[in-house]
Amino acid sequence: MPNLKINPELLSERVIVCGDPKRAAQIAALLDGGEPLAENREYHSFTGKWKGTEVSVVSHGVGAPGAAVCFEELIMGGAKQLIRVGTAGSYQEDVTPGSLVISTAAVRCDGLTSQLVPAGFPAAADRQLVYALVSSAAEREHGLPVKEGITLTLDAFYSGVLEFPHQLYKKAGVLGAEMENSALFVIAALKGIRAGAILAIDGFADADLRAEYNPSTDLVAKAIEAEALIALDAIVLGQE
Ligand SMILES: O=P(O)(O)O[C@H]1O[C@H](CO)[C@@H](O)[C@H]1O
Ligand SMILES: O=c1cc[nH]c(=O)[nH]1
Repeated sequence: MPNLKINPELLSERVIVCGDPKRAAQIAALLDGGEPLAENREYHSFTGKWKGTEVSVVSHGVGAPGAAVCFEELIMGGAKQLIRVGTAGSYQEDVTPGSLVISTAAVRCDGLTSQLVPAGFPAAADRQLVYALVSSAAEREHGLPVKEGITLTLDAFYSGVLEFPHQLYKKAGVLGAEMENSALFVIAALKGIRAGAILAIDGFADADLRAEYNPSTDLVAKAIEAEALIALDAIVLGQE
């Protein structure tokens, strides 16, 4: 794989993906016999077993274009199921920091997917993986609130002089915003593989609700730990 530098023979068909290379290492540490596969740019890869099933873990960095390179190369290498274990900013008062969101679909406010498919093409998660994530979340005793619904993917983490219509999406019931799900769902649909995503809420993306942004709290760390375990259970369930 030109950018990931993984030997495809060592890659599992089931892959957990996440933005942060440190999070990938943290998830890989949960696996039985978890071992590094490769490390190039923002792409840090590991493989091992979860409950007897082979699972790989790969970081994709921040933003849809770089993440798309990761998703495409994983699929070229034989990946058939991808679950993103990410973070997101909430749009809704009742989706509080430290809670979990399972994305059923992503609003395509990114630039990357507009270069792949026409405007009306949906970015939808695989229903079997959504079901696997929802049931795995219900079975684990993590004590965190979990919601499923539509999320939004955008490119700009910090604003410029233009107003992004956060308020409209909030009114439309979108649960939160992050930066890679639309690329994941569209690429998975184009290549005929399954993809899903679970997100730990690390603050509010909406200007009305946003206090000072600090994703490095114990609350967020606990949610990330829980979503990693849920995603590992789900990726094993998703194959059945
Ligand atoms: O926590 P990860 O998986 O990186 O996801 C979110 O965090 C990053 C921004 O801080 C973006 O990549 C966004 O999608
Ligand atoms: O893209 C992101 C990710 C986490 N939190 C946010 O507010 N935005």
